[in-house]
Amino acid sequence: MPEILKIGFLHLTLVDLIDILIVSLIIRQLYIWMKGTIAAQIFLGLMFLVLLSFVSELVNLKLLNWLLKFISDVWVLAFIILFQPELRRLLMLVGNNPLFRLIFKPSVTAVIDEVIEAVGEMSQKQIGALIVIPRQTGIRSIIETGVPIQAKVTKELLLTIFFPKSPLHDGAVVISGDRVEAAACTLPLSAQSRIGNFLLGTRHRAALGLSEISDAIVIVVSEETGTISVAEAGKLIRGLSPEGLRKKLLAELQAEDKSPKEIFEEVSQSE
Ligand SMILES: Nc1ncnc2c1ncn2[C@@H]1O[C@H](COP(=O)(O)OP(=O)(O)OP(=O)(O)O)[C@@H](O)[C@H]1O
Repeated sequence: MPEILKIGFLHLTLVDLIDILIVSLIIRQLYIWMKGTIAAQIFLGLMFLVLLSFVSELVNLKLLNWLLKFISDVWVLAFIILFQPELRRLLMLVGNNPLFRLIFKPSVTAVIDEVIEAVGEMSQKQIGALIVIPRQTGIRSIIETGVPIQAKVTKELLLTIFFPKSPLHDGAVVISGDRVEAAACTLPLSAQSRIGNFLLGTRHRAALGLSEISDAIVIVVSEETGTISVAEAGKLIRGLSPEGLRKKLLAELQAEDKSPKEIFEEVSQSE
């Protein structure tokens, strides 16, 4: 590759320039996302160390180079440990990128459509149902109380599970992404036994109970009345229409698609 720039010991080829341009763009974008947050200060410190160690390697300052390498290794590890939840969400965000989603990920709306159709039909036919959509809070211990399913969410699958004669109809279904993770799961019961004049049965108390200890959204269809309710953040919203439920789910689940900057801002606020 022919050299296009030569300054002292620096011999740059076109590939080197493209390389530098790509790395600069990545660093710039990361910095824009983190600007104004504590993560940005740590990131800048890390970049400074990387730059210093690059220069010291170039001019062959062995001891300084060893020291800087050691410090920057520890710094990278500390950065990963400190910002592990945010980095995980950033990676999920990459996965949520429309281009990426087009290739790998089903849209949230496709899953919501299947759920709404099933819930609408169960409401009409007065088939009792309990559907959990977890968000950030892990609910592995709840999933483990049920029967693993690991199948794509479809209206037919949900109707089959909650069909009253099905061995899996008792308990809750947990949905994760576009999969039904498990059925017949046991949820923790809320201590509340009534909301105003409405006496809560165990299905509604179970929905409310999980929403009190996690950020999951729990959909309930009453077997007695066909009423559709949603439990979220310790509150039960009753009497939703399927369309109302769709709007609620879209608002809640699409709001998950935060920008990287918002994720890092959340970190700063929690510090
Ligand atoms: N802890 C629990 N976890 C998951 N599901 C539960 C739990 N407790 C009860 N259920 C489900 O709720 C059903 C009983 O509903 P129950 O009639 O007591 O409640 P409800 O709130 O009045 O509901 P509905 O309006 O459908 O009658 C059980 O058969 C079971 O499927």
